Amino acid sequence: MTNQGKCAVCGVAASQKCGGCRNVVYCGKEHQIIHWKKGHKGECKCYEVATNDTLGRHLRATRDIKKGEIFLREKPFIYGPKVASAPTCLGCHRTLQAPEPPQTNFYKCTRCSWPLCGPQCERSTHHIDECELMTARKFNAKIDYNPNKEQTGKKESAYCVILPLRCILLKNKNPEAFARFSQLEDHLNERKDTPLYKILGANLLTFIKTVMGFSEWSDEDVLRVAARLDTNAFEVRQVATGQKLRAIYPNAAMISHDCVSNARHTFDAQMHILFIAKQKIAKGEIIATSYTQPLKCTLMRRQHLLQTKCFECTCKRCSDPEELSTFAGAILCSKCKIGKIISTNPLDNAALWKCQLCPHEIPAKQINWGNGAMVKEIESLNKKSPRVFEEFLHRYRDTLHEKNTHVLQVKYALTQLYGNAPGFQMHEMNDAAVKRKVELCQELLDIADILDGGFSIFRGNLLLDLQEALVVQAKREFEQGLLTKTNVQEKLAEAMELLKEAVEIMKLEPDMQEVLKERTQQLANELEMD
Ligand SMILES: C[S@@+](CC[C@H](N)C(=O)[O-])C[C@H]1O[C@@H](n2cnc3c(N)ncnc32)[C@H](O)[C@@H]1O
Repeated sequence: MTNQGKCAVCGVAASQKCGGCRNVVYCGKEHQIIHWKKGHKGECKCYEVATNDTLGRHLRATRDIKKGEIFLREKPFIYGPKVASAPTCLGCHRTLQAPEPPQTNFYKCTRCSWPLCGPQCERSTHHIDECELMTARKFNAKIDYNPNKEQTGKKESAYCVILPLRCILLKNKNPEAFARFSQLEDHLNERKDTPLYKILGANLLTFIKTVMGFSEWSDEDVLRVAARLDTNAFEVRQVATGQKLRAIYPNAAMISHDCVSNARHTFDAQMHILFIAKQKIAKGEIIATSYTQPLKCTLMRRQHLLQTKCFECTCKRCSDPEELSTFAGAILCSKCKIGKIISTNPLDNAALWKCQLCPHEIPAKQINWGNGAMVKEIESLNKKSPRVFEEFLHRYRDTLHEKNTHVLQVKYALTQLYGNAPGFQMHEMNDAAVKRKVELCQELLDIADILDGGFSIFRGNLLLDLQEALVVQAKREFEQGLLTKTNVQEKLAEAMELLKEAVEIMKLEPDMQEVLKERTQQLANELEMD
């Protein structure tokens, strides 16, 4: 620990705090650089790993973290294709393109036959060790170009062995890294009897133990590698290619879940994970992200978390039958017509559901079935037609609470459809449709403030949509003589404020930069116009 108030290098009285951890001070830039190189780089963090009975290991803030601040940046420890993946180059991890005639198949590695971009990827550091082993074991991959499959985006399950193999190879290649990987939680006991692990058992065990020759590895240890990946890996969308991969980030893997999270992540072009504070996180507070979707109701979130991450969430939102007054799980009572039916114990997925006003009860099984049916129905809706989404809301207006999860999902879809769907581009929409878009965005922003507030992507998208609709609305109302020039300028300035906030929230999202730039330019032009 360095003396507060004294330069960490020379010990003279100093006040320039390190911007990262704010834990040490320097007399000047030079000594800050020296200290960084001497090892502060490894210890400069604004969080620590803590442990408790509910969460296991988790991260806690060691100083106040500002809203919007990037507080963790980490490079991937190991990565590879997802369990089922479209044909992917194992050297550079790009999705493989259709072969150019006269070729009829993908370029194949001359040694192990896995499809690659070309000869330049054969010696990639990612591929070389697995290639050498597969070649020595005379294994030949059999993934061929199939125009029908590529057109339908069909995934190959053969890729499920690659990332586990890369982890297993670490044991000899880099024992220290393997030891670090082995410290991650796995939940193998909970996973091993699931149908997925039964299939994995058949495929992965045969590949690793028999085909690759790791016969000294026990079945448990091989499956534990897969289980560690399932518990801790992040899905990464590569910025340059859009390709989705799986990667382990050991520090980020310590971040626990909360259904109302104070942090979220994104990735940069070098595949670093960046964690951003969605809200101010006070010193000592648990840093939490969401492993599931905030718009899902408690029953659906808890089932999803149990299935994928093997724990029963008991957070504040999950413990509240009213879901922080949003009633995201509630349905309307068919008996008294005015009460809301909610769970009698949200921490027990099998608990009875009851009307808040009359004695009407519904078993959890039926609520579950209803949720499943709604999800299927929404999936089947024509994604290009706002009308069918509005019809859904109308159809269930007496069944689902106005903030029920399915209603929220459909309303969110409508905010995206109005302004983008064929026949519903902003300039094509009538005034009523523009007004509807404004109202939906405002309603969902209120929900976001409770369930997914601050610097969330959900809020960023809603702010962008809202500002776009407000600009169109203001211009039309001015043209119709409903607004004075001053009024319209005020409205445009209001839209600019929303846009500025969206830009701040989305500034690290590479896909959004063009749209944000365009919108800002457009709105600045409107504001300048007389
Ligand atoms: C990515 S790991 C997080 C680090 C982990 N706690 C550890 O000690 O290695 C995910 C696991 O952490 C635990 N976890 C995270 N958030 C939790 C929560 N809100 N309630 C209970 N367990 C949680 C679960 O066991 C989950 O499968």
